[in-house]
Amino acid sequence: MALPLPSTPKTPFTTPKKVRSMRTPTVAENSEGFVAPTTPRNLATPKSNRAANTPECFSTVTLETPNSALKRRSSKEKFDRVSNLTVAVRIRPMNSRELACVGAANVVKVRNQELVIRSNPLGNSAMSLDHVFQYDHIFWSCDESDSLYSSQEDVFTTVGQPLLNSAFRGYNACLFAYGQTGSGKSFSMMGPTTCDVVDIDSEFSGITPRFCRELFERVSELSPQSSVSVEVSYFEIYNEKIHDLLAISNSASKTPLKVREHPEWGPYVVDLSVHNVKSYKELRNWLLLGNKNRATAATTMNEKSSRSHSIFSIELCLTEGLGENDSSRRSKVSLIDLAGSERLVGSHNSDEKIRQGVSINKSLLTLGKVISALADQKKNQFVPYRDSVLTWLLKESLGGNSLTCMLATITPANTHLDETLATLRYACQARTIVNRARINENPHDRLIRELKSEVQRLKALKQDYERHSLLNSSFTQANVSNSEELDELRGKLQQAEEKLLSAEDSWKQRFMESTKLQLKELAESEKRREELESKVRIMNTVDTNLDISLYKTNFLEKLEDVLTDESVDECQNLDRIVDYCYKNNLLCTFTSSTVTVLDTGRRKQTVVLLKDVNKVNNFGDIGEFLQNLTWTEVKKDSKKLSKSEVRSSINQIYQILNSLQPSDNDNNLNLLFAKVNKSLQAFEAGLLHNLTRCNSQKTVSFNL
Ligand SMILES: Nc1ncnc2c1ncn2[C@@H]1O[C@H](COP(=O)(O)OP(=O)(O)OP(=O)(O)O)[C@@H](O)[C@H]1O
Repeated sequence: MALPLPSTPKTPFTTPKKVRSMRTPTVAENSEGFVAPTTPRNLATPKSNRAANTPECFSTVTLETPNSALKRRSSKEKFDRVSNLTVAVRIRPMNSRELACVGAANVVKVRNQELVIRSNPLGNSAMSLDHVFQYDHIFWSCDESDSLYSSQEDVFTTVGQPLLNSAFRGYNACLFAYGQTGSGKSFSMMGPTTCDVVDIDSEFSGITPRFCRELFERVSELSPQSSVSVEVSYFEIYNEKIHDLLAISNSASKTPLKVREHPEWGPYVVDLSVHNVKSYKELRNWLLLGNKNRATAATTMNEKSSRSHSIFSIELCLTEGLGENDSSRRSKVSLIDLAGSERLVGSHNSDEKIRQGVSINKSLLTLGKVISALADQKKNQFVPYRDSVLTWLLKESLGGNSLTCMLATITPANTHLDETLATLRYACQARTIVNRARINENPHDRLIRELKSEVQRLKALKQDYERHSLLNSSFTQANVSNSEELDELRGKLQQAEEKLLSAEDSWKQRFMESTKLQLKELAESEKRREELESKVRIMNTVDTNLDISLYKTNFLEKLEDVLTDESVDECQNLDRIVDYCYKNNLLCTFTSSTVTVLDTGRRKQTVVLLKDVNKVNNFGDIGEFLQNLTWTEVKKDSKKLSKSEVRSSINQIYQILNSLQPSDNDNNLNLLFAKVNKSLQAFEAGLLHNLTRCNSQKTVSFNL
């Protein structure tokens, strides 16, 4: 369980700092010179006492200065909470591979409120260096038997629960795990993996399932009048492409998605599937599906798991009770498992990496640049959020409207010392980022909440003056001479009343402005809805009218109908007509009810009903019967087409269909439909010709 936070130290910290160890081992020290941590779990470093000094040993690490962080809070009024990124570090146990290395040693220890890394650059133990780092929380998870061991539950209670509390109050929240491959990010965020299945149900389940479980526990405790909506989405970013892990259709899960930015709500993934969930059971199913999709994709591409970022998001909309003080709040929580950070080390020797043909994770590199830019205290420093998909999507979580926590994961093994130091420096830098979070609520609700508190304040002020005034009036009766003081009090009371009145006016004005703003937003969203509806209409038209495969299927079905129609077979005289036509160089086609005979030489045709054909008795002359029918001129457009002409018509149709864009407006579509129709007519004429020519063998072959 989490221990109480240590009291605020008096001396400023230096993070990290270099200490040349004098090697005076204590009794409890082990063979590597390291003692078991004696510091309480979940150590907290009070932010107001953070390091002000630039570290001596790592010139590349820029540390925050608390004063400048305070300076950046000048626009406090607009924000409900201005706070630094919370940074926690978790140390996992050494694995069998690390233990099997020659000279394997644990180089991490926790001392007081600090994380100490002992490096031995020259291989001389007497010359070892202690690198000291400080964070908001340190989780020692190396040895379960250790009394200071931090379990999955401890980690969730310390870093997950505060974010859940914040989400219920209407703040956006974000928790991301950062660290080298195999350092325990997925274990901490989701749970252990056995045979490609992530365990989200046992005591080892990670922050995400615990967060979701507790979210619904809290929802069940809300008053019956409350209304709650929970929506989840889950996607991964691999090679700068976004894939929906909860897409229901197969094609949707394969299509990479795009990022757009909403002026108010910030960046979002377009067309990402979002699922409304009513219980933890439902949510759990989505989580399992997403994890399964991620695992499946990972096995098809070996390295993928360590190089993709997965983002699980929960959107919570909450209206508690129906009382007049209740308002609606909305919050978005992102729980992120980042790619293995050792790729980032490549940033220092990127040429070499490129030479080796290793593609460096752009999102992770940009994350480094974004953190550096945010940590840099210079004003108007450009922050390259848009340089990568991940940082663009994390824009609000890094320096924006969100309460954010970074969980850095490390291994204590000396074999990974460089990676571990890189992670810790990175985490140190992230600690300097200041976020400005707002309660996400309806502007009307916010205004009403603010106004009510202002009214309370002014009422209290007025009452205060009235009380004073009363006291003074009784005093005045006794001391009439003190009229000057009485006048002064009356003046103050009048001023308070005037202030109250003018405040009321300004509230009314603000209320009007807010209403206007809302109406404007409503109109904009209505316009957007119409645009979307029109797009959907066009897409539907494209689906029903222009799907060539559908057309082909219909067409072939019709063709088959004609060739296999049972009623055609039932017509006894049909074979005699076909025979007659064949011998006399006439063309004939038939449907289930009619026969059309075409005399191409005379350009004339006749149509006869099958039931009439059947009236001709077995001995009647079929030729005479046909010649006695009414023959009409053949229309010009039923001209014969060669096979290549037919093919060319088909090609035209394909080309037209391929040129279609979802953004085509109705006029464009009509034009394209007209072209398609024309080509189809030509195609039909050709088909008619070919069908007629071949029907004596009852086969039609078309090379579509
Ligand atoms: N705190 C811990 N306690 C016990 N085992 C752990 C702990 N953290 C990680 N492990 C184990 O270490 C191994 C690697 O952990 P995990 O898969 O979480 O690493 P990762 O950082 O997510 O790696 P990748 O970047 O490749 O996805 C797993 O077998 C996991 O069970």
